[in-house]
Amino acid sequence: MRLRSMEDMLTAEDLVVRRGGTEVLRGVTCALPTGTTALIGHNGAGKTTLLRALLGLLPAASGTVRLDGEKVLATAASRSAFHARLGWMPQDVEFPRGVTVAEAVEYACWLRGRPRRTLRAHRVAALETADLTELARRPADRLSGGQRRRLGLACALAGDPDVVVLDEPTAGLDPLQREEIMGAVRQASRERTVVVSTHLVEDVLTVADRILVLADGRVVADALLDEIVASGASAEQARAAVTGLIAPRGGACGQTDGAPA
Ligand SMILES: Nc1ncnc2c1ncn2[C@@H]1O[C@H](COP(=O)(O)OP(=O)(O)OP(=O)(O)O)[C@@H](O)[C@H]1O
Repeated sequence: MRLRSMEDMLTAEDLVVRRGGTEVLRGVTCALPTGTTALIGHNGAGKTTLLRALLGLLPAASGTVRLDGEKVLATAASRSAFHARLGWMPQDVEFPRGVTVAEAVEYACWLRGRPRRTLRAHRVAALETADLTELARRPADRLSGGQRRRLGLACALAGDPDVVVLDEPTAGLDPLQREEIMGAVRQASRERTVVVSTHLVEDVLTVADRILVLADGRVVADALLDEIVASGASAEQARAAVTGLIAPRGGACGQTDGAPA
C-alpha cells in the first residue's frame, strides 16, 4: 500500500455550474481528502453535476478545482495530467459490444497513460479487487447488471489512480451485490481519495469516512461520519442520523436498504 499524506486532496472552491440557463451548483466549496467521502442529497440536488464539474466533464461558470493544491482544469496539459490520476465510474456504465472484461480494464488503464508493459499487472489487480477474475474472458455486454457495475468499478480502479469518483455505483443492485461493490470500494479507499455519490444510507454507513450533503446546489453539511453518528449508536440511530441530513424533497429521500435515500 502506498503511504499518502492527508494533504493529498481534491478541492473545489466556489464552483458555479449552470445547466439549461439555471444555476444548479451555486458556489460549492469542499475538500475531499484521502479516504471515502459519501456525497448525498435529494434528487436534483446537484450531486452528478458536482462530480462531473470536479472532473472537468462539465464546464464551470466560475470556481476552481485543485488536486494537492494545483489547479487541475486550467490548461489542456494540467487537465490531461489530472485525468491520468483519476478513475471515474459514471451512473450508466456501458461497454462496447464484443469487448471482454479483461480488455475493458486494460483499455481504461491505457487511457490513463499507464505503460503497456504494466497493463496486465494492473488488470489482474483491478479484477481481483472487483472480484471479476473468473469472468475476465467474458464479453462485457454479456454481464449481469451487478457484474457490469463491478466492471465499471474495476475500470475506475485500473492503473491505481489517486482519485476515484463513483456516481451511484450501487444503483439498482440487490443487497448482496451492493455489499460486494461497497466492500471493493472500502478496500480501494484505504490508499486514495474516493468520492461516492449514493442514495442509500446503508452505503454511507458502510464506506464513508466523511459525508458531504448537497441541497439545491449548495453544501449544507460536510462532516466526518463519526461526528454525525455517535459512538455506540444502534444501526437504527445511525440510519436516522444520516437520513436527517437530507432535506425531504421529491419524496425519495432517506430510505434504506435498496430504496433511494
Ligand atoms: N442537461 C441538463 N440540462 C438542464 N438541467 C439539467 C441537466 N441535467 C441536470 N439538470 C438539472 O440540474 C440539477 C442537478 O441535477 P443532478 O443530476 O446533478 O442532480 P443529482 O443530485 O445527481 O440528482 P439524482 O439524485 O436524481 O441523480 C437538477 O435540477 C436537474 O434537473
